Amino acid sequence: MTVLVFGKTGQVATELQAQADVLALGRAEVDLTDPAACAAAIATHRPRVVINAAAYTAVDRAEEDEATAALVNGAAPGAMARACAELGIPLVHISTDYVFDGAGEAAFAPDHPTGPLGAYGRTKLAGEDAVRASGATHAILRTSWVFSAHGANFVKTMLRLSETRNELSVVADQVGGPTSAGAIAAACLSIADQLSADPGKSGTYHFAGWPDVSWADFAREIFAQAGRPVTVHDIPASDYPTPARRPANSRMDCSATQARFGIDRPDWRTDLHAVLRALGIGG
Ligand SMILES: NC(=O)C1=CN([C@@H]2O[C@H](COP(=O)(O)OP(=O)(O)OC[C@H]3O[C@@H](n4cnc5c(N)ncnc54)[C@H](OP(=O)(O)O)[C@@H]3O)[C@@H](O)[C@H]2O)C=CC1
Ligand SMILES: Cc1cn([C@H]2C[C@H](O)[C@@H](COP(=O)(O)OP(=O)(O)O[C@H]3O[C@@H](C)C(=O)[C@@H](O)[C@H]3O)O2)c(=O)[nH]c1=O
Ligand SMILES: [Mg+2]
Repeated sequence: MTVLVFGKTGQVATELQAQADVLALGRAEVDLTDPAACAAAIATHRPRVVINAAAYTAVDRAEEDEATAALVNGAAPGAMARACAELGIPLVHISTDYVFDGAGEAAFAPDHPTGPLGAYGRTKLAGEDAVRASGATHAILRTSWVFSAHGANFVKTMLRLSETRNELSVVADQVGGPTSAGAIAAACLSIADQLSADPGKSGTYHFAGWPDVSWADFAREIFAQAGRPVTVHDIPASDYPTPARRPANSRMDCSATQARFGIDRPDWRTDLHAVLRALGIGG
């Protein structure tokens, strides 16, 4: 009886494979644009638990390719969840802060009304709704601002830019919790075990690194830890136009995750040290 992971090359999928003995299915094995193939893989492998760590995560590209994003982020998790419900297998599904509209300054509780601002958030919300409707034992874990030594993320973008720039303008009016992929993988594995033991823990939960910061402050800490002499200038999001609108407030209330599963918000500054070390950068 194994742990089946959708996703193989992604940030969280890579960490899941490093931390546990899992069967990871990449795009070559199962393409999430084919939801029936997701259900068939679950029926074939009959795992102890399923973790969905695959998604269409290109936020700006999703604006012009919402049909593909809707299949991967919406229909595929729905098909996975219905297969899990039929076979009595618990499902851990990862979602995002981008399901919220980003209004206000208070941390969003898991049951706060959603209101995605763009195609990525809309399609991720469709996936959540399909999982909740499936009848499967499930945990939807919303996380935010994922970084790791692998794959594409803000930390690696900042490090790349620092090779040619000593000044950067970074958005300062979007605030959230950077979260390491390693911490998310550990949380998913713990939640998977706890959900198997107690299906009553089914629900929607938040998990984000602490403390909440702006992208500009996140960039400053990256350069400080990496020993890169880059000056970061605060700018409003309106000075950094992108195809997709992003939430100004991505703060998430993670207290239910601590109360229900005993999992604390990880200090992202500590995890950043580890990621930089893994990249051979900084002290
Ligand atoms: N990245 C972030 O900042 C955040 C991510 N999340 C969520 O966390 C989860 C994990 O994200 P993360 O690890 O960063 O993801 P990545 O962007 O690092 O990786 C995405 C993974 O999904 C796979 N994938 C995409 N499309 C398909 C497809 N059609 N068929 C099969 N596989 C596909 C990719 O495979 P391939 O390499 O072949 O393209 C890749 O393995 C996702 O649910 C995401 O929405 C939540 C908040 C923030
Ligand atoms: C490169 C760069 C970005 N920015 C801004 C743009 C944006 O507001 C912010 C972050 O840019 P990114 O493209 O890394 O962010 P983005 O891809 O939107 O990150 C999101 O990805 C999805 C998958 C999620 O689920 C979210 O939690 C979040 O992590 O930084 C600058 O201000 N200056 C810069 O030089
Ligand atoms: Mg991005």
